[in-house]
Amino acid sequence: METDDSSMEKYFALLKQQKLQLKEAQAYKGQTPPASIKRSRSALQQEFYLAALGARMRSLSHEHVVRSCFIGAAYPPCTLPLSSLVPIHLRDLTLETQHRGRVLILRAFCEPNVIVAIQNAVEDERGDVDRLAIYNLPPTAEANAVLPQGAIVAIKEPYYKRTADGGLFVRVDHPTDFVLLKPGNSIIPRALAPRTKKLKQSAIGLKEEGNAKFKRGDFQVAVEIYSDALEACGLDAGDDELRQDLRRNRAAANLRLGRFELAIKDALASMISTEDASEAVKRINIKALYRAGKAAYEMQDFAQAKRCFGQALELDGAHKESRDEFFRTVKRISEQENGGYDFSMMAKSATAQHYQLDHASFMRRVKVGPAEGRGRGLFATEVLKPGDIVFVEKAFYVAHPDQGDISVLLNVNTDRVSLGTHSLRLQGIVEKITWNPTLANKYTDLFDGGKFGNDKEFKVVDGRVAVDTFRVQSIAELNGFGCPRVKSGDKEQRETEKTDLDQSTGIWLQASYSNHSCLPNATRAFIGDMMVVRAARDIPAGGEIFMGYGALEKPFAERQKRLKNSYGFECDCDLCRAEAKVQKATMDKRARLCKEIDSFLSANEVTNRNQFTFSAAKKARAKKLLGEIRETYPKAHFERLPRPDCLHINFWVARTSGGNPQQALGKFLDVLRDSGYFVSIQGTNVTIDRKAAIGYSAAIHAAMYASQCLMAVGNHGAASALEALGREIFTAQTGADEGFELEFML
Ligand SMILES: C[S@@+](CC[C@H](N)C(=O)[O-])C[C@H]1O[C@@H](n2cnc3c(N)ncnc32)[C@H](O)[C@@H]1O
Repeated sequence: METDDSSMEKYFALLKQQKLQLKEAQAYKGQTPPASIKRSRSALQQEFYLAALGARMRSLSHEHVVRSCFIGAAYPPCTLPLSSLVPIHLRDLTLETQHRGRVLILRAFCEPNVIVAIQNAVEDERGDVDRLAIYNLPPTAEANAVLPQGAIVAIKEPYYKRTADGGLFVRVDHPTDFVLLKPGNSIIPRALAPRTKKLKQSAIGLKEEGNAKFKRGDFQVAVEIYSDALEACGLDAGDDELRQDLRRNRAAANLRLGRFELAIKDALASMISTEDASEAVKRINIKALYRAGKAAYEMQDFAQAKRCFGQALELDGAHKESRDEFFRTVKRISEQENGGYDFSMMAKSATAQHYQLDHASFMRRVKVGPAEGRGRGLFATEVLKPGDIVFVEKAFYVAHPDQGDISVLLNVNTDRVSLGTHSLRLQGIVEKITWNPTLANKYTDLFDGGKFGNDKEFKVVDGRVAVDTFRVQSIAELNGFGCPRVKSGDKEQRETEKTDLDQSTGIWLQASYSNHSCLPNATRAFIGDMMVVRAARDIPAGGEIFMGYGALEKPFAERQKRLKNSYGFECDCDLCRAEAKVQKATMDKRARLCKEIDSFLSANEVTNRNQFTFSAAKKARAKKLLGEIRETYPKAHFERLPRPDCLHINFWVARTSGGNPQQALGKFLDVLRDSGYFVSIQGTNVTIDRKAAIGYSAAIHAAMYASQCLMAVGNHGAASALEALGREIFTAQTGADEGFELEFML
């Protein structure tokens, strides 16, 4: 589903090298490291001082760094509460081992740095020192908030490793294995506890402090302070009210942090019994319901959102915010049920600044079911015609290249190299599901490659979902989609998105259940973060929905290799089956011709101005190439199948040939045939067989030229059918027919 750059040999070499190092390192599994590779306190101080200096220099030069991130051998996250773990010390750690049931308590003693992970030098109660690296934190996490100098932290079930620079570190891959401890926590050994004891603050004082943090936008700290305040509340009657205030305020902070499920829980728990119907109580309850409604809306749980806003309106029908949200929610529910989108407006509303669109998913026409030999698949619940909406889905998560450092992810578990926004996507998903168990379980239901056992549910431990980041990454690799920054077909964007590094990547949960075919019966396009999937041909009720996982334009052997390497299966669609029957010598000939055609086309670009100016020799050469490449698609196997490698040279020949409209029409219909659209015209009657069609851009142009030829011979009925075909393919590629007139009709 994503585009992998084939010129990534150097990264695969790096992966190979890392795997070798991993193998070497694993030879030391279970051993204590030799003293010679342990770094002293002063060596670590110097190392972190220099790293901080380097980071400052880089930030001054605004240098854009591509980092490589190695995902090592998988191990599970800790699923035990902190209080049940037995302490361990740095000197007792053994290499390449996850210390199950144990916890390390450490104090950071340098300025932290960020190189893929947030790192710091740490000491334990025995005075031993080492390095700590925490991976997969959200892209917005600041080193100084996560692991500042002086921070005391608990590492649950620590994993100890040798590093490529010849040293050692405690490596945390699952962020929930890392706990920043509050001063006064009884788990902190005396030797690490700060000398000055903080005076116990009152719940009221803490509430005010939390409110001040909230106002400053420091929501994470506000949540922590409200939680402390809740712990500090007493048993007096007055404290009940305070508790409700604190939960309502914490709901507001959690809402800002994207911790929607916690926000809903707090907001609803802060409601005051409606027996007390005073005006003040009403206001408070409206506030709580409003917050719960907003959080439910963000989770796309529109039924719950509607209930919350509805209840707020029952308390005060004139409450404007609840009213606005209620009607907004009703619109979403209507989209969810009827798919009544205005795609043109949707396309106009998506911009680089505003790409998270306010729309609901429409999934009524599909359902997940068993797909023989392919695990699960998506199936149509009703008859679909070409161009019909199959489903429209809002993204679960999208990472854009301008949201942080882009990187090369080298995954030893899946043998996969991913370029660009993949590590941002991993971090973002981990953060999202850590705080939203329902969303976590929806995500983990996706296909993970089968290497993580059958226990699909993540556990909630110490208030967070214990997220297995290795599994999250494996799921993301198998189910992620590459997508444009703003919308499909955006010309400006096509200019800037030259490589995978410039591409956004995301997860669409329901779309992830669709299996692949090189002759997909559904096409996808993106408008902002909405995926719009349309039928490419007739699909019966109960028919499986197939999408193309990228690489459709690649030659057969390369396509198969990519599908095997990236997704672990061999495609057996009609096109692949036909290709498999072609003799090797013919395939070799095709590969050679493709190269010749590519260089001919790039040296002889056709425009509207020069299309009739090419020499007879050039035209003859193009015709010869076309004839030869056609021969590599034996009629016996490709009679009713597309001939993708003929398409571009055929289009060149059709555009440059001239001749009368009837002759030109035949040529453009032949281009459509290479794209898998078999068009027959009887008078004004047009029939189009799309059973094996692939909606390439050249097919839109060919349909529009064919339409013009038909207009020229006065066959208006057939002309409009061809124009409708051009519009259909354009709409499938871009999600909406917005812009079609501008590009093709004016
Ligand atoms: C995005 S998931 C699709 C949903 C998946 N079938 C499931 O059960 O959740 C991708 C995985 O589906 C399977 N798959 C997809 N298309 C296939 C095909 N044409 N033939 C066989 N397996 C396929 C492969 O295992 C692939 O890694």
